[in-house]
Amino acid sequence: MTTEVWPTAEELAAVIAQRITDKVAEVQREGRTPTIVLTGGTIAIDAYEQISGGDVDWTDVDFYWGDERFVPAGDADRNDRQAKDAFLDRLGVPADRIHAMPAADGGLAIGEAADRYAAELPGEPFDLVLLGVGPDGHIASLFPGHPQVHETKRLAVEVLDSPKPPPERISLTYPALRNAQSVWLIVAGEGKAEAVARAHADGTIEDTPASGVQGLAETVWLVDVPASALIVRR
Ligand SMILES: O=C1O[C@H](COP(=O)(O)O)[C@@H](O)[C@H](O)[C@H]1O
Repeated sequence: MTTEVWPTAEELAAVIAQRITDKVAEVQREGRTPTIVLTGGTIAIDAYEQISGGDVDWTDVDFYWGDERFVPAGDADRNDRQAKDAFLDRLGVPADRIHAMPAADGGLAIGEAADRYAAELPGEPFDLVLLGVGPDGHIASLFPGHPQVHETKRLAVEVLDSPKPPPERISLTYPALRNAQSVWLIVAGEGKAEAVARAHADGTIEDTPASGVQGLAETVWLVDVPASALIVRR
């Protein structure tokens, strides 16, 4: 695990945007179609807005999500809608490359929707999983003290009582999130400092779900100074 600290959230967002572009370029140079799991959250959206294109083919990237709010398609609360608005539409990513989680108005009960999404995931490891971290240490929609952190078989699960609204969500589980070459945890702001510090020290998946995900090749924390403030002092 490595941790890189950037002075401000603005600089961090710019770095994340460039790193995503570089990752896509790297995988495409290998002759493969990149598979990227997107996250929601403040710093992620700021980063997506700064992705400017670069020397890559954005029409040949498969995008998935680590979690989604189970609300109707197009709802402003949905992580897919926010990512589309921030960069996917602007860069011309075709609809068949956007693997959104089912929506609440899609005709499936939430548990069926989670299973349907699990069946849509690629068999090979993802190239990149991006994860925001909540002030409570949650990643995707795996929340402290919630049973989903102990899921070992299903790749996607329903969450009916998220402590952060909206209550109904779908989340990838650890078995899915860990099946990635690169996992990058992206975090900004002093409100996340306690969670970041726990994940770097004695945190468990019970109290700090962010401590429980590692990539097959790398696990990188990209944080700003306020979010990193408690790492070394504990
Ligand atoms: O609800 C969610 O929150 C987290 C973190 O969001 P933030 O605004 O505190 O940065 C995000 O990672 C997750 O995808 C999202 O559904």
